[in-house]
Amino acid sequence: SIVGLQASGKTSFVNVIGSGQWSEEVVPTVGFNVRNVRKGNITLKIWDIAGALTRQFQPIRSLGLSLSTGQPKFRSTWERYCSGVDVIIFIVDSHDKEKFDAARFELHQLLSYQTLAAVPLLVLGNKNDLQDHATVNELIKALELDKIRSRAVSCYSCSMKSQHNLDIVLQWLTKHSH
Ligand SMILES: Nc1nc2c(ncn2[C@@H]2O[C@H](COP(=O)(O)OP(=O)(O)OP(=O)(O)O)[C@@H](O)[C@H]2O)c(=O)[nH]1
Ligand SMILES: [Mg+2]
Repeated sequence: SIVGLQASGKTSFVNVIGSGQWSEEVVPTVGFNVRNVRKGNITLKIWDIAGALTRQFQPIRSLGLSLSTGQPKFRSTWERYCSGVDVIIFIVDSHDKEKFDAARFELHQLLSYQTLAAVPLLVLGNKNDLQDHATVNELIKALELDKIRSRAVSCYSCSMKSQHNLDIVLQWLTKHSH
């Protein structure tokens, strides 16, 4: 599952690794899209979630789920799309530093769900083709990635536009897929 704030580049990521298609004009995702991407002998089933869903909380009751799961009364939409996945990819626009606080809040909120305990996390600092983007070390600090325990965490700086580092991202995904 790929999550992250609006316009961080989630759909661009799926487009680029799926078909090598880079475009400046990507429509903001509504809800989510599922796409199967075949790479070598593995097929990645990717859930591309709308960043705009970040703050839409739905009462568990309205989802027809049990209230006795020990979950908070409200459950984030991201969490629903992340439970049961092999890996969570969190994409952040490394050029949009004003949104780092919001990104950190949403990330740690998501990781606090028991249902997602131990799911490996890949953080991508996207848009490194833009000047003054944050480095990996700056992202680790801004997103407090060093405070994350009990799960594999990796962070790469990349660009969907230039396709920089997408090879190591794919290697990471291949390694963590079942
Ligand atoms: N310069 C630059 N622009 C990028 C890059 N990746 C994505 N963009 C642009 O950022 C904008 C948002 O990209 P999307 O892929 O739609 O972002 P998203 O995270 O899917 O957004 P939502 O679906 O609204 O949550 C688009 O205009 C993209 O062209 C990148 O690596 N570099
Ligand atoms: Mg999108």
